[in-house]
Amino acid sequence: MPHATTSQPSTILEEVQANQEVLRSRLAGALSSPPPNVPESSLPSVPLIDLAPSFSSSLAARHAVAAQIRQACTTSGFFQIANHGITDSATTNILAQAERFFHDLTPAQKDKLHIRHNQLFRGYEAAGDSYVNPDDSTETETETKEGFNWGYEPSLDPESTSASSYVELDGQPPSAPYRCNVWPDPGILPDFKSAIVAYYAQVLSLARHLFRLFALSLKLDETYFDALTTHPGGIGRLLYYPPQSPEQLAGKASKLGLGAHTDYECFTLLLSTSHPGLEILFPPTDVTGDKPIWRPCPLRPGTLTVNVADFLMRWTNGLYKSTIHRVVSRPVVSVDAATGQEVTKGSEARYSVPFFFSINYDAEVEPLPVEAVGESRFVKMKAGEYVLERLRATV
Ligand SMILES: O=C(O)CCC(=O)C(=O)O
Ligand SMILES: [Fe+2]
Repeated sequence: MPHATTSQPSTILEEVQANQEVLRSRLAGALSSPPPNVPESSLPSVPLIDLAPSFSSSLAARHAVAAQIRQACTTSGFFQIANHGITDSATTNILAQAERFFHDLTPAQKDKLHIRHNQLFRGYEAAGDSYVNPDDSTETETETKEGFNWGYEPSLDPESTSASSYVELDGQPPSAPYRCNVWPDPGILPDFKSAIVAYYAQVLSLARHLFRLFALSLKLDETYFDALTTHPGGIGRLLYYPPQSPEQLAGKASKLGLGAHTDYECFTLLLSTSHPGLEILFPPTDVTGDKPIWRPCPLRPGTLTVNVADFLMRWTNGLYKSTIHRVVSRPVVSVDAATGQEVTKGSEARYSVPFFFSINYDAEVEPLPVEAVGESRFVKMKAGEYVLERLRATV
């Protein structure tokens, strides 16, 4: 990552460009399959962390979970969490409403909610409307994903207090026209907003809980980040990766759902259906001949996937890794029991609900203590300015 010396917007732009260079060089050297004779067990993977002890009143139990988080964050920055406390009904309902949104609304109804009507990327995106990896916008193949985006509102946050005044990515109040969240007509999707509201309240609370564990994992006071998450950034997204028929996949090992990227905020909490597609570019190790390697993210029903994002990576001075990932559709090859012949089927649909958690967008971010992360190499900036510049590079 670059050494920036001022907090002028041009410096953020330079940093965004430098980030893109890192992405390019990582992708250029990446392995798409393991080197010969390397056993599966020695390849990098995503650890599963049981969060149950982190809700205990025992500080030692919370420290033990924090130690596992530190281990994951200093290696690949990805981990999965079980017993996270989000209810099954909240996860089932939001995934069901995602399916209804993408299938039941007509193109005209979706278009009324299109992000081009909104200054803060709220609303619906069709396939090809945005490229999470700006380099992909010059390719002839578009990302297959469709999306629906919304952001934090005090009314969606059960812990919001009147003392905490939320500002948007650009430091301005949220309420002006064309900047607010947009929702489908309740006459068409009556249970949509309530499913979002229920899930969002729970994922927000879980994110604040995780931030306390991140604080412990960095040997900081457990409440270190609390004052910075009173009116946090929290962009939620519904994503739909349509199934691809064998014909659509013909001649290709994969079709791009969402380009290779790192996330921008502090960390992401990802809920998805149990369909494959998410792939992680694990950082180089001895086993891979010092090359980054693409590996599928494990499918563990009932878990959420957590990954460190760029702002936390910069804030921890590079100690916690923000790792490149993408979503691709691949053909499913199986062997027909009767004939013994290989049968190639298309890919199945995937739905996911990422939640991108940031500290308060208007917080002046001080470097973390030297004892925790060393002398910071990064320029100070507000979380909102940074995320906005990264989003602007994608459309
Ligand atoms: O859909 C997924 O599984 C991953 C989504 C993702 O990486 C993102 O939206 O940043
Ligand atoms: Fe992502």
